[in-house]
Parts: sequence; structure tokens; C-alpha cells
Amino acid sequence: MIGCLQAHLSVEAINAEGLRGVTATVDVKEGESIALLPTDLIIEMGSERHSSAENAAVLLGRLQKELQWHKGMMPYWTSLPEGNGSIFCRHLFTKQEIALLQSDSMAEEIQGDQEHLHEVYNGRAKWWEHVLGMVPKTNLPRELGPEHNVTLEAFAHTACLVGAYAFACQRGRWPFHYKAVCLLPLMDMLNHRSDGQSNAVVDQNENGTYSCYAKRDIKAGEEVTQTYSPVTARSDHSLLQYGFVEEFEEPLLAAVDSATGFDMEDDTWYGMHQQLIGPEESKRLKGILERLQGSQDEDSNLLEGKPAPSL
Ligand SMILES: C[S@@+](CC[C@H](N)C(=O)[O-])C[C@H]1O[C@@H](n2cnc3c(N)ncnc32)[C@H](O)[C@@H]1O
Repeated sequence: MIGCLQAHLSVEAINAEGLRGVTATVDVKEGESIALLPTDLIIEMGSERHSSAENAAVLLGRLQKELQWHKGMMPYWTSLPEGNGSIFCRHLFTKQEIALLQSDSMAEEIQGDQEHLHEVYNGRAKWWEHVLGMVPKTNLPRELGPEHNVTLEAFAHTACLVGAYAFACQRGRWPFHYKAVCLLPLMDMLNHRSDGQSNAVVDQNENGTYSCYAKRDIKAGEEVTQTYSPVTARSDHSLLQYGFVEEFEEPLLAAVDSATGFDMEDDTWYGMHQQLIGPEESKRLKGILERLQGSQDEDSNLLEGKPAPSL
């Protein structure tokens, strides 16, 4: 499998905590391709409309039915985190962990996702949901169950992998093209850095293959990173979707913790449940911070309860 993949990348631990990522094996110039993924290595699941649980069911269905393919892709499967606890993920949160969120709206969201995961596992989708394409076609029997060698935990783990590793991808050719959810081996080994900090982008070529392009010159040995979805602009959602919060060299205040600003056009996404700040409030808070001098001494004074500088 790896023979078909052309890449100037090496997968390795990239920090002292042992976080795995990819580094460039050669110097790459801005705009050059660092890796090329052929179409036959793209793993298509359901559509973008479908949940991670539904797409996990499609993937497990393919794995059970297409044994040759399953075997051929073994280097990829073994490269993914294996087993319970290897991913910090909403589908696997316990009741105690949900309580730690201290946010009713997020707790509800996660409980809803966990119920949905059980429903997909138990095959409770209505017949008309299948007919209307509201649930993807899977090769699996409607009921997964232990008799198919997929435990609920393994199923939840697969849904977690899909949630954190899959890409939205364009499939087929015009006029029969459509948006799907795909796993892109190796491309999914790139870690996230916020926009402006990342040095690469994963893009689809006209012939359907995927390339990883350098956004600026990259030196051999340097980590190669890309910017994941806009979800990462908010620490709480980044934690829920991907299991991490990006660390910035200069920590930002929680209220304005979006490094890239609010890049979603529809800011209701950020304002759901009316507890979160939108672009206007973010601008106002950033304005205040910019006017504050923010020296170490002033911060210490504030922490000791001494008067804040006047604005
Ligand atoms: C698409 S995978 C990237 C490859 C992954 N590091 C691996 O070793 O399999 C996404 C996962 O990588 C980790 N990750 C990505 N970017 C990160 C970052 N900036 N800080 C910490 N963890 C990160 C998170 O665990 C996330 O769920």
C-alpha cells in the first residue's frame, strides 16, 4: 500500500509529550507538493450529512465485506490509535466526565450523540430514513451487535476515529460529483495549527487524487501541519471534536481564545444556546485587551486585587 503513496514525510513523535505527527524529510519550497495520495487509497464512507456513528457503520461494513481490501490496507489500520482510551472522545465520555463539562448545553449535545450512537449500533433507523437517504447505505446488517464481532465500545471508538480523522471530500466527476466523508491515509497524520501558523494544506487535485502542498518554505525535519475545520477556533468545541486544545506560546484570555477570529459566516453557530460570544463581542473584548498595556507587573497587581489601569 505504502508503495503507491508518494511522500516526503516521516511519521514520528514531534514533542516531549510524545504527540505523533509528520515531519518533512526534504526541504520543500512554497507551493510544492510534499505528498500525493492516489484515488484507490481514499476510503470513502457516507455523505457529509451523516453522523460519525453512521459513517463508522459504513466503514465497518466495508471492512467485514471487502476482506482483500481490508488486508491490503492493514498498514493504515495499524497506524490508527487502537482501543479504548487511546482517543479522548465524546462517544466514550462517562457520566462523570460529562458532569465535569459544567455546561448543560454541551452535556445535552453529548448525551444526544451517545443515544444516536446506540441507535445506529442497534439499527433502529426507520425504513423511510433509509429510503430518503437520511442514513447512509451500509453493507452491515441493520443490527450490528456482538454476533458481528463489533462491540459497542469498538463501534464508539470507530465513530471517534471518523470524527477526528476524516475529511470532507469531493467524489466522482462532473456532473456526477458529490460530497462524501473520507479517510485519507497519511494526510490524516498531520496535526493542527491555527490558520497563519500551519505550513501546509491538503487539497484535492483535478484527477481526484489528494496532495499535501507547502504554504511556505518548509525545512527538512520541520513538522508539517494543516488547519483543521473552523471548529478548532473555539477551545471547547476543539476539545469535543478532536480531543485537544491548541496551545499558544502567548496564552490568550478564554473569552477571546480564538486565534484566527470568527471565520464562520453564520455566527449563530457560535451563539447557539446564547451563552457564547459572537464576532462583535469578540472585537469589543480584543479592543479592550489591546488598550491595556498588560505588563507582568500590572498583571500581578490585578491578581493581588490592586486597581486595574483605567481604560
Ligand atoms: C488527524 S489526527 C492527527 C494525527 C495524530 N496526532 C496521530 O498521531 O494519529 C488528529 C488528532 O491528533 C491530535 N492533534 C492534532 N493536532 C494537535 C495539536 N495541535 N495539539 C495536540 N494534539 C493534536 C489530536 O489527538 C487529534 O484528535
